[in-house]
Amino acid sequence: MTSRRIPLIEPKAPIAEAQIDTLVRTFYGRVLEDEELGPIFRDAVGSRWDEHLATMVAFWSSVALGTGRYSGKPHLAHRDLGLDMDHFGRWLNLFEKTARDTCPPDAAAFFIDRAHRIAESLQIGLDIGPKALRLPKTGSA
Ligand code: HEM
Repeated sequence: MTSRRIPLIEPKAPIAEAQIDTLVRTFYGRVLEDEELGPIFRDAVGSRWDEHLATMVAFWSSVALGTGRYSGKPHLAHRDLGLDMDHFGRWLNLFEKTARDTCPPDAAAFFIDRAHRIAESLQIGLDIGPKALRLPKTGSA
């Protein structure tokens, strides 16, 4: 059987925590200014904004450095937000731009690679768009 692998992109040097902090703060600052994404975050997060930023720094620290500081359930957090493919496209565009603006090229490529993989997984899990997993029908075929 032929295996189909999409090689993981890795940074040349370990990512610094300060790098993650800058990326997360700059990204969510821009998210709040985005006319489509801003209202979604304002409605869902409200006054818990500092907590959200801390959660997102912990999340990316776990992804980039394997620190295990994040132990939440991203699928549950996004389930009731009414998200569609356009939201994901917009989020990813903004994230890519911010990663390129704030990180060296190899670190930006790493963050962008992981963001895309996680966005795919979220869309499959949330049944959004053509990426949604086509599960076998239950019962008699
Ligand atoms: C359509 C694009 C997206 C939108 C509009 C969105 C929106 C949100 C919102 C509003 C929250 C806060 C939920 C709350 O605290 O009540 C949240 C949490 C979170 N998001 Fe997203 N998100 C998107 C895509 C992504 C992607 C692509 C990732 C990962 C790369 C991600 C990772 C997370 C994580 C880890 C949390 C924290 C969940 C927790 O509290 O444990 N999101 N998102």
